[in-house]
Amino acid sequence: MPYVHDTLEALRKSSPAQTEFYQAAEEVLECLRPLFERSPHYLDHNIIERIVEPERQIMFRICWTDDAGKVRVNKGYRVQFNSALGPYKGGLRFHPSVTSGTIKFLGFEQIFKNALTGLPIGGGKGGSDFDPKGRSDGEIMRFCQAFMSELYRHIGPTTDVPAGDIGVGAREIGFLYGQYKRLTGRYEGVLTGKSLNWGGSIGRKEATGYGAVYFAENMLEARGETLAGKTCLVSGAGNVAIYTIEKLHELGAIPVSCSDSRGTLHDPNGIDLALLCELKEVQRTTLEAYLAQHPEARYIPAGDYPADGHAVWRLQGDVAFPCATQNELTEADAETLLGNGVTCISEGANMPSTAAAVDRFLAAKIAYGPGKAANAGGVATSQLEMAQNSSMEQWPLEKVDAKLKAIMANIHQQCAETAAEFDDPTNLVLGANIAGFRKVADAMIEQGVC
Ligand SMILES: NC(=O)C1=CN([C@@H]2O[C@H](COP(=O)(O)OP(=O)(O)OC[C@H]3O[C@@H](n4cnc5c(N)ncnc54)[C@H](O)[C@@H]3O)[C@@H](O)[C@H]2O)C=CC1
Ligand SMILES: O=C(O)CCC(=O)C(=O)O
Repeated sequence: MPYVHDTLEALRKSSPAQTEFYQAAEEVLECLRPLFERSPHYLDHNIIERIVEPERQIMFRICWTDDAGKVRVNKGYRVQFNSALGPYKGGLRFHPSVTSGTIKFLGFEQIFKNALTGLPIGGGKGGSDFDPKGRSDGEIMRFCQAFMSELYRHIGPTTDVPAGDIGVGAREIGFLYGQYKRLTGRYEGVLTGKSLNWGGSIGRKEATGYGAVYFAENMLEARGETLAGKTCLVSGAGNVAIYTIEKLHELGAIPVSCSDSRGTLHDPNGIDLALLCELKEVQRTTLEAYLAQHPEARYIPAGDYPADGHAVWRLQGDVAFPCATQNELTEADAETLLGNGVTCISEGANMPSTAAAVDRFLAAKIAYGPGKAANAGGVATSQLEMAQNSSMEQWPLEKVDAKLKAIMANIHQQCAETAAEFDDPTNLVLGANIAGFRKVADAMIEQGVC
């Protein structure tokens, strides 16, 4: 199909260094080929070229002062990708690896993820190459204030509502919110993931991890299985990984691993969650410290990982939850997982599997839930936070969790039904991309050329 080929070629030429964005765009556009054959009007409206181009990209300088009095400079980004379905919505990532291409890939994925939730939210993402590791609370606060000093003029509760992502949790959202309030004088739902004390939603911090587990349950249920008793491999040790592990314990599964950028922890008895939270959320230290209380566990430093992949995927398990970062699961990892009998993968992270790894999972016809479907529980609950803010209500946990469960089940159903409609019933990647795209594209057509 020339349109898909031409658009990808144009992207490759116009954004040669944005390899992650290209990877995300290629997956979506390749999945759309059968849709364009059946519904060529999407091509007549040139949705394909319009949807890969962000509506707006903001890049800015962030100057702040460290504890030693030295002035530091970082780059800041906000990509407002697509507002056909609602205000731009998506997190902020603070990590030294962040480039404009990283934020563009995340913003692009967010369009389809947000569409799948069925809620009125468009796609956006932002962040900075700032490295929070080893910084004091004072430095984090000054950085967040400097970041918001530019961002505040581009966001608002009905225009663009950022939230957290890697390196941005409750502490950072608090500092960002304080600065927004100071600059605008407005107390409004401009950020989500806020503290429960002042406008946050019960259940938001747990939502991405819980949602990824609910999605795994939905996939397994469709195959007549459950999570109970299954050994689960989890990567990451941040917000998404921690609440994935918590929900797995609750459902009688055995989460046996977690990881950070320095190493992987394997505890065959099941990860001690209280200790993990103490190490990562309070002490903010390495996973190796876990061994002092659990000598039966094993720590694999990143320097000892296999050259072609990640130690966490070489462990024995039944179900895998990649919850750290993009492209953390390679083709060789996928082969190992399949060889070890893994039958279900639910992605808590965004695009954690390389394109070749995804191809392996699809060819094996295992239950594979791509990030844009499986981790949509976080942004969905953010929208529930927006709804509570605008009605000045606070809903109980039971209400939020029931809605989250229903949203995840609905996303699974849409993906499965769309995959079946396009004659590839186990391919939830195809289902997610077509189902998400159709909603956004239909809205774009109805709203005219704008
Ligand atoms: N927080 C949220 O609500 C949502 C997060 N996600 C995705 O989930 C993933 C994890 O995000 P969070 O848990 O929120 O972040 P976090 O900052 O709380 O934790 C990230 C974890 O991943 C590890 N990590 C980060 N970069 C790494 C690298 N290059 N190599 C190895 N490990 C690395 C960190 O050490 C940390 O343990 C990301 O892909 C994020 O985009 C997706 C949907 C919503
Ligand atoms: O809660 C949100 O608005 C965004 C969450 C997020 O960044 C994501 O879904 O990747």
